[in-house]
Amino acid sequence: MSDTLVKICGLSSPETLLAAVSAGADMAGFVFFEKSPRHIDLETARTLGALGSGRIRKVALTVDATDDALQAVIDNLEPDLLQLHGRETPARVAAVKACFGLPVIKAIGVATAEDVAAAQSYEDVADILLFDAKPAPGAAVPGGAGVAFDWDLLRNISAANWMLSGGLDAENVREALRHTNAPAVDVSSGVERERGVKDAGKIAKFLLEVRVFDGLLR
Ligand SMILES: O=C(O)c1ccccc1N[C@@H]1O[C@H](COP(=O)(O)O)[C@@H](O)[C@H]1O
Repeated sequence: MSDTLVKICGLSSPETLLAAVSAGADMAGFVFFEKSPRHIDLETARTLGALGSGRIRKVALTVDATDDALQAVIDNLEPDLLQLHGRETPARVAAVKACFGLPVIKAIGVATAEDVAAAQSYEDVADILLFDAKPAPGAAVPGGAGVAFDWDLLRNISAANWMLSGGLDAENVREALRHTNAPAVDVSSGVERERGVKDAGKIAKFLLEVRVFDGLLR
């Protein structure tokens, strides 16, 4: 079994991007959603994109973005993957893939078994399914809230490529991996010292816990 793939999401400074690289993260996520405390503008995207190139796989996270907005993000960040974290339909995911030629991670909000079952309609169009806690109705930001969901709901997922997210941190990630056997994890709030501010020490600790799990159980 190969090592758990780790994505650190919501990076917004050179220091914390390099902390993720040094800690051995596989993917770095950058948020393009103005209501998020982790939102970065296109100029910052260009700087961080250049810094991350060749060091880590870059993921551009957007929420129901238009083609024009996606193109601007791609031109500046030069991501390796797109993460669609809104209400994009399977048809929209397929259209984004066809238009931009990049692999797509589709976030699925989970609160019930029906939410997990509904994810099957994305299996043929998304490259990776990302299971996250379903945002509260009317939430201004549909993710990055540090909220976990019932991991038991993932018992029967059929997708081959998927990631677990939602409320993960260094304290619970080994338990989450034991419980779900997820091939990949994604974390944002759990490696922050305050909302929107990443912490290099917490990033390193998170990676250490995952690699201990890999060494013991994978
Ligand atoms: O991080 C954000 O601000 C964000 C904004 C809009 C959509 C998704 C966002 N983050 C993603 O949410 C999950 C869970 O994050 P957390 O660890 O529970 O804080 C993760 O996939 C982030 O990529």
